Amino acid sequence: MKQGKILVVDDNKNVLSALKILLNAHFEEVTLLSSPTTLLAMLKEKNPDVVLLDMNYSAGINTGNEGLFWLSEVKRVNPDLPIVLFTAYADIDLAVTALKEGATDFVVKPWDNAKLLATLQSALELRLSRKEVVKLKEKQDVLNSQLNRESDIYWGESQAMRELLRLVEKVAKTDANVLITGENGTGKEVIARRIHQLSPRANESLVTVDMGAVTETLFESELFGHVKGSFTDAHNDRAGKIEAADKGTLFLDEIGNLGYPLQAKLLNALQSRQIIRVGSNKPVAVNIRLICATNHNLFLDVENGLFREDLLYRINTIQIEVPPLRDRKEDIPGLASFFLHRFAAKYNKTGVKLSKDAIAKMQEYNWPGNVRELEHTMEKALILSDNRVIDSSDLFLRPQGGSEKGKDLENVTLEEMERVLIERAMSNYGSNISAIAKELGVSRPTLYSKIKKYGL
Ligand SMILES: Nc1ncnc2c1ncn2[C@@H]1O[C@H](COP(=O)(O)OP(=O)(O)OP(=O)(O)O)[C@@H](O)[C@H]1O
Repeated sequence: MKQGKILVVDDNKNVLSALKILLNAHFEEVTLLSSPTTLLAMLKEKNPDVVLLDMNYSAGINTGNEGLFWLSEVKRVNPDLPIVLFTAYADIDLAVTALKEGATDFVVKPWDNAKLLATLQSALELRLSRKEVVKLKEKQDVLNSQLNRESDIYWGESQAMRELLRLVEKVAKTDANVLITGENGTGKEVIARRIHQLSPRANESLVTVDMGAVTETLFESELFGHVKGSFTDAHNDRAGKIEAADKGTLFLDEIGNLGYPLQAKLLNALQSRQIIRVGSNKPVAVNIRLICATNHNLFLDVENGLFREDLLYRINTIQIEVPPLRDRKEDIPGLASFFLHRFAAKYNKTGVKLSKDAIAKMQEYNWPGNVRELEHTMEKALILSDNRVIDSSDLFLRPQGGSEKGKDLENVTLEEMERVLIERAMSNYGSNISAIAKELGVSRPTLYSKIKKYGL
């Protein structure tokens, strides 16, 4: 399939008609313009992917200044649009000036068809990859603006969280690599977003990659991007997440899940500060700030040969350990009422309060799912309670005798285990039945019948 829109600007009618035949055979759309005076209007109308621009338009003048002028005009209105210059003779100084001014490449007349096509094709590839980066950035920015609001965080009263906030504020100002560790649901991602928000890169993208969700085969393409045809499904050029994070922050969540062979590839990119798209041989320089998170003890993983020591030292310039909720019980009442207010607004149930007994029970509970579990507990209690005061019986906290987490498996029936697994998934995903079913590897109807069976 032909792709790419080319706009040709040249005052020589013979050149235009020759190019019309040649380029039409290779590109999706070709527009010809015999004078640059309407060039800017034409950019708006046709939205081309590449402009092929002649350097001289006035008879007898071949300084190339007109071409340079129109080059700067196009750059002014569309800085990302690749422009290939067409010069009547090989004037190296002029070509160098044009490249400095932002031209992508130049072709000398009389031209060689194959060379001209190759030059336009690589300018088109550049355009498509820039578009891809912009698209990825836009997507991330929407996500960031939804998730980045200061009011989405409750820092807490505990000494541990106050110290953590101070550390976050200090670290955010620097470009240091940060490793955030802690159990599931403690708020590692929330903290990564806050660091980005407080950093000098806040106006650039925060790009998140969940390493737990990236399969080994997709890893390289997801992170480094690929060029068209580099593997069966590579139908187009695609920028990777590292490129999309250029000038911004790259957040690698669940870094401990990254397979050993892939760790070397990541390390290499971090050390050289450049990436090479799969199937390409052109390195692309990237400027990123790296934040990683994990619930693993990576030092232990290093000892057991599961994680590369050199990668660990590259990513953990600063380590932030987020304590589990059971170790900062003073934060529980504040967090609970923070979530209660949030959900009260969402479900139109303002004025609902927590009883003293409910708060006491929450402080006794050990919160294996940490803040995420507390958040879902509040949501569920608010939805299910018909009263203005939420009591301890409305919380449906899991029984803790020996705690399901560490319960001796030999004394547990299959049904008990099933119930615990469903409950655990429910505390992670709240009322999102599809996500719970996916996590447990069962269909939605099966899950519904089990929820009914266990009265969950
Ligand atoms: N300090 C906090 N203030 C408000 N909400 C919080 C806070 N900490 C965590 N949460 C909420 O708890 C949930 C889990 O947080 P987050 O995803 O950041 O945890 P995590 O440690 O990255 O979890 P995982 O390891 O499972 O990916 C999210 O919905 C988040 O909004």
